[in-house]
Amino acid sequence: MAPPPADVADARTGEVHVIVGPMFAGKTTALLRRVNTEAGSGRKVAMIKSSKDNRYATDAVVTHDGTKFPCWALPDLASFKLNYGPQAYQQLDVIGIDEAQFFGDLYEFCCQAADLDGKIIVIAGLDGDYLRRSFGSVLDIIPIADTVTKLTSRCELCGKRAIFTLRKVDETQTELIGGSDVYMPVCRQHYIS
Ligand SMILES: Nc1ncnc2c1ncn2[C@@H]1O[C@H](COP(=O)(O)OP(=O)(O)O)[C@@H](O)[C@H]1O
Ligand SMILES: Cc1cn([C@H]2C[C@H](O)[C@@H](COP(=O)(O)O)O2)c(=O)[nH]c1=O
Repeated sequence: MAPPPADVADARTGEVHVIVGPMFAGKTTALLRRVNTEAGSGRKVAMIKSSKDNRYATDAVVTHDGTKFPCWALPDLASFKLNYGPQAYQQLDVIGIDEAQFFGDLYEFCCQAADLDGKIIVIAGLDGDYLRRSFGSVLDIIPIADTVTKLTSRCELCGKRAIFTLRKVDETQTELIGGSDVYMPVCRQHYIS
């Protein structure tokens, strides 16, 4: 059998991995673990987070318990290639994206980066907002994902498995940056009661 043409043989196959769940479920922790493992295997990695969320740092993804990873804080994903540099982008193997619910162009970026550019994309984000409605474009990327992992936290009121994020303040806008001052993880029973 004839070997495949050189451009096909050289093409890297991209992947999309999605980590969702409520706040405090360990999504960022899992994202950093995955990206650190990839970097440890010699792959070139870059991390992106939304510039909307500057709670702990502007230049790093930070977990709720303080683990950090340097990142690009951007208003959208389309600006990543330009900011990072098109040549440096070509060398990249793995792109981590945190707070994915804040990126309106998530689907377009993943299609381009994984399907056409051969990148491994690892995404962490909220699948639902405080009203349990689909949040941003996170659920739109499930059909193009290789894997989907839904993590849970512990209900702050009873210690059972928490699958939802409860907002503790009266503000009603969908996007409201905050941590344990504004939100808590809860089980179904304590969400509805
Ligand atoms: N109110 C809280 N409820 C649960 N976990 C918390 C809380 N505050 C801090 N944590 C810590 O946050 C860790 C998860 O952090 P992180 O990976 O940033 O979660 P996520 O990205 O899902 O919000 C937990 O393992 C726990 O140690
Ligand atoms: C539920 C909910 C959350 N947010 C914000 C609050 C935080 O800034 C991030 C989530 O961060 P985490 O890494 O998952 O802990 O999203 C929001 O804007 N609206 C919501 O309904």
